[in-house]
Amino acid sequence: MKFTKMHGLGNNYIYVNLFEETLREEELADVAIRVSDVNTGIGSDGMILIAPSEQADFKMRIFNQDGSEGKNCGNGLRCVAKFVYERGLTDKKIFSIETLGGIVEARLHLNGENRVESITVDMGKPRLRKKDIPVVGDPESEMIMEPVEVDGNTYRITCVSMGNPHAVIFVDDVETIDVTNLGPKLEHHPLFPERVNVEFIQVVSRDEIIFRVWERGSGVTQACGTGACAAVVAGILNGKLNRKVLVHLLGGDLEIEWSEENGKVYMTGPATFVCDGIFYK
Ligand SMILES: N[C@@H](CCC[C@H](N)C(=O)O)C(=O)O
Repeated sequence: MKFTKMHGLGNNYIYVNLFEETLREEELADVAIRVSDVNTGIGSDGMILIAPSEQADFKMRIFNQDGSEGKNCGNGLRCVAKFVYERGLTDKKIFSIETLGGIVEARLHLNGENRVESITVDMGKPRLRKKDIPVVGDPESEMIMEPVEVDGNTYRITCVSMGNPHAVIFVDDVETIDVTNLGPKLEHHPLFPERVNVEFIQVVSRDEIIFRVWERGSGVTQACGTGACAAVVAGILNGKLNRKVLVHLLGGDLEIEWSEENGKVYMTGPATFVCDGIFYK
């Protein structure tokens, strides 16, 4: 199977171009697990498929390291956008990408050599109702700073869906949080029937946050694009942030804006090619 490894701020996936390659539906989860293995595979946070779409210019499917299918991936969308343009699948500079979480629009920022330097993705409107995340409880209500107990400690959680589910927790100092211990306990908490991505956020100012993540199905990663969007939305809902925020992730920075005019979230950041290769299935 031909593959390309790419990363968005260190959040790295094995990309398979289904315009050229064929994978059977029943092998997708297994191939995702095997390519992700750092010892016996290639090593990655998961696998992303770039495919034709009937409703948009392209379709992206994301599989986490554990083989589960995610509904959206912010860093993956920027990488897909760079891939389709630089590998000649399109010459459009603005195009749509279908995900399981909805259709988004990517806008390329090119440098003088026609290379994609960064990408802005219109991630659509955040969803806040419990039934849309999903979170157990009154389906029409929102989960804003609700107390949740883990190991005798109480965490105030705000939940946001960016097509995929996020639980955002504001902390005084992210360095003191044991993400590896707390992350999986919240990911598998009975409140979240489809599990959840967990973000720990330190507010530096109304325009700047520090971000750490435990991703559903992949664990600690260097960055999470949908998580950064969810964190900024949660910060604004709780009166902590302005509409445009610089997010410092382990792998670098993203600019996130939640537009007051149209209610959509815009994510801007880079995408990077690592290598091409052949994986022996
Ligand atoms: N890394 C991603 C999100 C990937 C999917 C997520 N783990 C899920 O299961 O929802 C991003 O950049 O958004």
